[in-house]
Amino acid sequence: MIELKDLRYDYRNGPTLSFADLSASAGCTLLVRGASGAGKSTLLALMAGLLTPTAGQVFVDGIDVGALAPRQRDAWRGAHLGFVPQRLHLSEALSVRDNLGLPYVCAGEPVQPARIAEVLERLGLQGLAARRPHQLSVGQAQRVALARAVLRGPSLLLADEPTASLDDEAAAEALRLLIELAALSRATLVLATHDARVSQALPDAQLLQLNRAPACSA
Ligand SMILES: Nc1ncnc2c1ncn2[C@@H]1O[C@H](COP(=O)(O)OP(=O)(O)OP(=O)(O)O)[C@@H](O)[C@H]1O
Repeated sequence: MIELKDLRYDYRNGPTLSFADLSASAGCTLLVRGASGAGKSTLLALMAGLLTPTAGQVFVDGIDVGALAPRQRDAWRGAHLGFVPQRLHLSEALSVRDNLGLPYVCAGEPVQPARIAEVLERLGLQGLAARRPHQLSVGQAQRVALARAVLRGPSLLLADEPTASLDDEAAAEALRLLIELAALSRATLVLATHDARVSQALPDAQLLQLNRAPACSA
């Protein structure tokens, strides 16, 4: 379950972003829509505990994420969150397989090769495990980032513009996989997008429409 209450984020040298109150039940799909610059990525970063609200709260399954101390926040993120960011942040120095070991290393847990192999296979990536990210297509790299996000069975799966730079076929496949993998983890799925194809593909998703931030004098 996700709740936003009086949520606001002020960028030091940028706009003030205010978000409407929201309640989204566990396991639902939430579509965060809005024009470029409306604050979609900022909202996802607040939900992920990567930014701290200037005012108000983000509750995920009853936890006030912004109120957690940095160490608690890291632990919470490792245990509950899967994030497919807009820029995928795959390590170029590592193979696909080793990129998928990183979530375990970050959580201070032993890498689980069997789980990695299972997720690679589910995403049709088993033949690409030894490649480096620059040897992948855009769609394949997206799937590796999705694999990394779902490895540890998150209860909250965030995806920032998951269909950007994908053609229609790859975009449909990325959405299908996101929905399938979120359902497998019984995760709440939050998709930030300005891609009309996503809204069309998910007519039953709960909508959060963001308005463009007012112009800023900074
Ligand atoms: N680090 C920053 N410092 C100052 N302003 C910022 C910073 N990051 C983002 N902004 C501003 O905050 C607003 C919201 O940005 P955000 O990236 O959340 O929007 P978005 O809806 O995700 O946009 P897009 O669809 O283009 O990715 C924009 O006006 C942006 O310029």
